[in-house]
Amino acid sequence: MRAQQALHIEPSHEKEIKMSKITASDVTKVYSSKKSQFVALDRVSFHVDAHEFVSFVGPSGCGKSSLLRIVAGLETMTTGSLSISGHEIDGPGADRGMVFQSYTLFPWLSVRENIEFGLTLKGVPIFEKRAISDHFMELVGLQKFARALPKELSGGMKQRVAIARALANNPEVLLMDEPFGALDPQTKNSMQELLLRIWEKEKTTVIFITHDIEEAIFLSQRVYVMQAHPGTIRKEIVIPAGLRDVEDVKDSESFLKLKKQIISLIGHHEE
Ligand SMILES: Nc1ncnc2c1ncn2[C@@H]1O[C@H](COP(=O)(O)OP(=O)(O)OP(=O)(O)O)[C@@H](O)[C@H]1O
Repeated sequence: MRAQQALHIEPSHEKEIKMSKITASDVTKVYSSKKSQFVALDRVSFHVDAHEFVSFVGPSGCGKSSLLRIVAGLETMTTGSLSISGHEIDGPGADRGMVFQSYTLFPWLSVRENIEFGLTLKGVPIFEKRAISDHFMELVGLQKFARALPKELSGGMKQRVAIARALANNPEVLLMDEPFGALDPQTKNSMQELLLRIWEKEKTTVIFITHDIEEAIFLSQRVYVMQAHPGTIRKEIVIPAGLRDVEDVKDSESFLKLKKQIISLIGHHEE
């Protein structure tokens, strides 16, 4: 059987949109120590529909990472409920792929081996793994670096490998925690464009954490604006479809208006 047949990698326009959906109701997170208790998240409710790109933006300490770690199953919530496609989240799972700000590649593995890592763990046959890693290396433009080690790559390239690795496992949802936070502005811009192209092609559902308001507006269909002490959702902002269809979108009137609105919701002007 040919690799392509075994894999069922279909042209993107024919790929079925998954009906994955995240629903969070009154999620509260209290960090407790012997001496004190700290409410990091206070009754946070939100939803993410299949194929949606949703960002959470807010000041440092508003609980963005805590929330994402709870969705990832890496952290438990204190009270509340959280489900993916109707199933309660009770730990990490292959249905969620993660990309963090810090580069989390295995330094001793090549680009290809990093991308194939989860597939290797699952015992996916080699020809199938190769076809999957070829597909995702091409998607992120790293075909020529298949054998390179992470130390030979720039920050942007490392994050492209991390995205490819997360997607290679075919997750229902991609969870991204400030993935471009450590990149220089130019690389950050090109990574944002790349991520949008991938999102449109792969029909991925994305939850994206950032403190960069422009980034959230540029990438998302909806933005949840959070506030701190305790971490709550202040407002949900729907980004109009077609916002990006103009040249120099980040300087457009509609874009700047949204940016101003979010800055005033957050209540400070440091972004
Ligand atoms: N393991 C922990 N134990 C105690 N407090 C914690 C723990 N993790 C996070 N916190 C606290 O919870 C609050 C929310 O932290 P979190 O990292 O989720 O916020 P954030 O919005 O992602 O911040 P940043 O943008 O600075 O990364 C912070 O005040 C933080 O100090």
